Amino acid sequence: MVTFWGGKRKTLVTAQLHYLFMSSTWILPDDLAVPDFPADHPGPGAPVPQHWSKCFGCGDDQPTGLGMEFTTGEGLEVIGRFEVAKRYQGGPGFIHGGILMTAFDEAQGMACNAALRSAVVTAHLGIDFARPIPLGAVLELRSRVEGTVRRKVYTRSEARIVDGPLADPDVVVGSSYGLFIVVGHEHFEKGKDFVDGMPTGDQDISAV
Ligand SMILES: CCCCCCCC(=O)SCCNC(=O)CCNC(=O)[C@H](O)C(C)(C)COP(=O)(O)OP(=O)(O)OC[C@H]1O[C@@H](n2cnc3c(N)ncnc32)[C@H](O)[C@@H]1OP(=O)(O)O
Repeated sequence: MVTFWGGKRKTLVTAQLHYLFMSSTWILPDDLAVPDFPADHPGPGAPVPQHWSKCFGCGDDQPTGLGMEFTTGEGLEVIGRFEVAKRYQGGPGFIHGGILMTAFDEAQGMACNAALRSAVVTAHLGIDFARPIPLGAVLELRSRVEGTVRRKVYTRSEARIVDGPLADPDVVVGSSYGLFIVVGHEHFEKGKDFVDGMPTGDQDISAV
């Protein structure tokens, strides 16, 4: 339809389509199963431990990483927070898009882990960048498992600036949908010769 019009008008139509499609459609499968609520769930506001101390997203022994910290939210939601450090700059003054993607990856992986108590890896991740996010902003990412099909775990997450520059907890500045796959310890066996660091606790499910 767009190429049929051509010329100046083509540019106009393309721009309008771009605007319409700013928020991606994520179609969930019909046979989605909602996971059972874990019997030992601590309730909202409990800290969710890092899964691996050297993880770039959540590890406390990874000085160049995001240092995300997580708590449980309502239901199966987990809430992750981090401050956009100056070293995460992309365009002048704003976060690099890949950093936001990393944060969404981590946040949705943690939601899988909290809901299923299983190790997962990311198979597919989609993002809508809705607003520029300034350096110094404190981002809150709320993430949840929407359901599972066999080993496939479908997740969703939204980010808001809750403190610092341009803070407005009512505005979604980015959102993400993901497909994670439940894996066994054999997945991480393949990396055992390359591990940097030692597991520091029971929560280090990704370390061998
Ligand atoms: C607490 C944890 C927080 C962690 C946060 C950070 C997470 C990460 O960043 S992990 C690092 C990035 N990801 C990776 O390195 C994964 C690399 N990929 C792989 O190892 C493999 O492709 C893996 C494990 C995902 C799937 O392989 P395998 O185990 O053989 O499963 P496979 O049989 O191919 O697929 C299982 C199902 O998933 C589907 N699937 C797999 N990949 C995809 C994909 N990219 N898109 C859509 N569907 C997919 C398959 O179609 C299949 O579906 P179905 O059940 O309907 O037949």
